[in-house]
Amino acid sequence: MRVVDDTRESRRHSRRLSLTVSGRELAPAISIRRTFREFWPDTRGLRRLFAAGVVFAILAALCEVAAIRLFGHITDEVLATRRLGAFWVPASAWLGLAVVAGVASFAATYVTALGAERFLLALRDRVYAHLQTLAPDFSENRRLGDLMARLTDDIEAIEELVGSGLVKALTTAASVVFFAGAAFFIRWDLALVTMALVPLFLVISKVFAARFRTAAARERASNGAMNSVLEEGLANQPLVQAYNRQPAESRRLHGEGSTWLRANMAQAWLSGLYGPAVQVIETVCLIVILGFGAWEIAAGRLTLGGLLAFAAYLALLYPAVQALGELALTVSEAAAGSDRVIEILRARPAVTDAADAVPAGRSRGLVAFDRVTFAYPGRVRQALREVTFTASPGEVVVIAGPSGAGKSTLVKLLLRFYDPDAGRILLDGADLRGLTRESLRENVTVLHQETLLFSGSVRDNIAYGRPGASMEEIIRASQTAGLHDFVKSLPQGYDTPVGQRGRLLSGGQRQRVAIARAVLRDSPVLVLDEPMTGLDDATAAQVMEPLGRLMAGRTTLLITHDPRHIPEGARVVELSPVPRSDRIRLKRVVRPRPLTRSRAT
Ligand SMILES: Nc1ncnc2c1ncn2[C@@H]1O[C@H](COP(=O)(O)OP(=O)(O)OP(=O)(O)O)[C@@H](O)[C@H]1O
Repeated sequence: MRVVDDTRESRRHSRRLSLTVSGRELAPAISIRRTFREFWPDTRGLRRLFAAGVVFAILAALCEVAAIRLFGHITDEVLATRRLGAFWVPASAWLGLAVVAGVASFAATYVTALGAERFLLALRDRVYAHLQTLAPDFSENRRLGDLMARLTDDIEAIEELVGSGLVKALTTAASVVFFAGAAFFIRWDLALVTMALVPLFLVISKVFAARFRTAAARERASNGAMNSVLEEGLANQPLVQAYNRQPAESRRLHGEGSTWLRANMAQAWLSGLYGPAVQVIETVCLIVILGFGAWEIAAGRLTLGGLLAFAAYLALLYPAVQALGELALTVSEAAAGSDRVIEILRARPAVTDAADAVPAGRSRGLVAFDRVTFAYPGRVRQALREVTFTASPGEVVVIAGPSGAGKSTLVKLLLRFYDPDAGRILLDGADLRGLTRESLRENVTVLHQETLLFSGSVRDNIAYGRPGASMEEIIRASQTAGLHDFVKSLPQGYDTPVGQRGRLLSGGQRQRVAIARAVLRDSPVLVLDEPMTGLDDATAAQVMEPLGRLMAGRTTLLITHDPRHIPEGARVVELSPVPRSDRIRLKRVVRPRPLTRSRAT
């Protein structure tokens, strides 16, 4: 009896194949208790479903027990005695039991799957929502494949322990008790003899489980390696073709593919062997039962129907015992998975809203950095030291400086992904630490160095700046960004898909979509992080004009190290990298000084 359908297992398997499994870092095993303590609360609201799953599955098992009993009865009272008249009542009862068992089994599968899927949905939402509260650096410092595995496979592994896994364990244990009890009821001495063979099943599943695990790990690792070769080769196709490296790349893929083939064959060898090995043991058990049974029948202690029913109980009992043995695998997977998910849930955001934080409202756009010093968590070297400058409403301030001087870090602090270790940042004279992060970020729009687009349409990507914006507003923003004429020439206009990460658009077009998005967002403070990166001079000149319209009337921090893109009359704040030898003095308290303009280290 299975209460969890195979499709979920195969789905999980195929998802594993599609992930770079070499990215799954090993986690130390943790106790089942810790997994339950952390994730049992997530079953709130679903426990009734799981309990119903257990009840229905037990009902189905009881029906099976009774049906086998009827089968024995028919053998003794109808087949052995050749009295056809005695057939109809037990046969009808058997049919009735089969219907009840079928309905109960369906209900058990359905409600358990419903509980399991809802659990997955809720837990995935919870972990993802938590991930969104962490600074982007948390995800950027980790391998994407590994994080995805945590949000998919690991969460499923946890569900298979605390949700459907628990249902399976309880119903399998109940089935073992029922089938063994029924066998004992027929002939306790025969049952004792055959029970002695049960450990054989446990031993064989243990021996195979260890080998299966090693083979599966090899298969996943080689699959990960093959996926990386594919991913790299496809992503770098222009380079591969321009350098005539196609044969070398094909050879690389073939090499990894061959390793994968060998790993799969090792798994096939084990699966192929496992079935017959179990079958041999089952045959041994059956022969033992028949031998003892014949002796008992000869002695008049057992009927033929009793012997057949006995054999049928054992035929159901052994797979149930095996399934109990295999549960150990589920437990170890869930323990490892839960450790990795707990690691995400335990990560605290570097910054949270203060209890008395107030909304910023719409600011005038007065931004001030006051002796701001900062080092990334866990780093001894400071990224910024005592940076002081002011940007007045509507003013353009150029943040210049060599690579590594801390220009992007400054933006992260302005958005409050982190707080300064010393000094303060002010918006309209209010310390950012006293404002809610959401309201602060409403006031600041960043145009990132790499234009970030989603795979929706042009309209979706512009409207991302202000969900709910009308089509007229989108078109107006698009006109300001100098994008409208181009969009009109597209086959589906504003509904044209931009491709993954906007790859169907040119660099300049992507940049204009981002400008239109920023125009629509209409925030008083604008940060342009190297807005001309990757654009040739002609395209940069074309983008400059709509950028100018976007900057008009807003406080703009323009990050650039290209003097050609510094607007005339703009004030320049030059950052210089903090020397490597200088050690950080963490959390040094700096008494605020009166602000001086245009001063920075
Ligand atoms: N997430 C991070 N964790 C730890 N250190 C970081 C992180 N991001 C940046 N740094 C370090 O902080 C310093 C400043 O980096 P930042 O990216 O702000 O420089 P930048 O001036 O923007 O450089 P570029 O012009 O090359 O983009 C560098 O030494 C960098 O190595």
